[in-house]
Amino acid sequence: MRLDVVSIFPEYLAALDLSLVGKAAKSGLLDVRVHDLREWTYDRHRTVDDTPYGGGAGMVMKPEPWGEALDAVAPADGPSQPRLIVPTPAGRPFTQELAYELAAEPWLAFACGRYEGIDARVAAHAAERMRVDEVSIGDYVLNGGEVAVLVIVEAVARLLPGVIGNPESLSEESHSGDGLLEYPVYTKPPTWRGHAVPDVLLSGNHGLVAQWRHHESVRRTAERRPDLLAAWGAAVADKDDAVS
Ligand SMILES: N#Cc1c(-c2ccc3ccn(Cc4cccnc4)c3c2)n[nH]c1N
Repeated sequence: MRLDVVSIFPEYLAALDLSLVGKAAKSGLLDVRVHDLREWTYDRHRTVDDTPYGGGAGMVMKPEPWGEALDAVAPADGPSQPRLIVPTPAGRPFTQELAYELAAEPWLAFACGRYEGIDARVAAHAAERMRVDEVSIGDYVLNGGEVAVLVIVEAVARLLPGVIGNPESLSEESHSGDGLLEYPVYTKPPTWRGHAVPDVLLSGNHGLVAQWRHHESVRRTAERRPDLLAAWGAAVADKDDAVS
């Protein structure tokens, strides 16, 4: 998979050289290319923003540098086009389902906005030749898209074959598998600062362990994410109806 990231803070993306994503890049599983948007500015101050039409606070990122950056990263007459991901507070939710979808793409490009966002015509123009997804990583406000790109790239990269050691672990995680939150995990020592590991986990009885883990997943989901529990309950009911 090829990943292109365009930002006015390319150094923010240095984290992509570390850990799991860094290893994937070194092994050739990922081809990560980070670009400085200011490379496509030509004035003395390397200007990337201007005041918003219609008034209002803050500044908006100018379309011209973005248009030239995307032309350079993905030429219109090239053999293929990337799927363009534009993080924004106004985007559709980034979910594990979308992470799996993006993991199947051969080429992703990310546009990291700053200020009050990128001129809307940039996404509209790009959509004339590539698929464009405006996505949000959560209901809170950041100062720019770089952190969101780090989140999205990590969530996607770990799904690529060969990137994580034990792919089986993917199926039991929160937001994957059965849609419940993951059960609590423990390791040695059996007692630590007066806190003991639940006896069932030391029993060697795999059936009882599985039962306890499922119960803990349901308990946690009910406590922390009742919305997910409702969806899980409906899915179980649908499955029961299908087999009855
Ligand atoms: N994904 C995502 C995001 C962002 C986000 C992403 C890109 C940009 C580019 C600029 N800002 C600042 C800004 C602030 C207020 C209004 N509009 C823009 C961004 C915030 N915030 N929260 C998320 N979940």
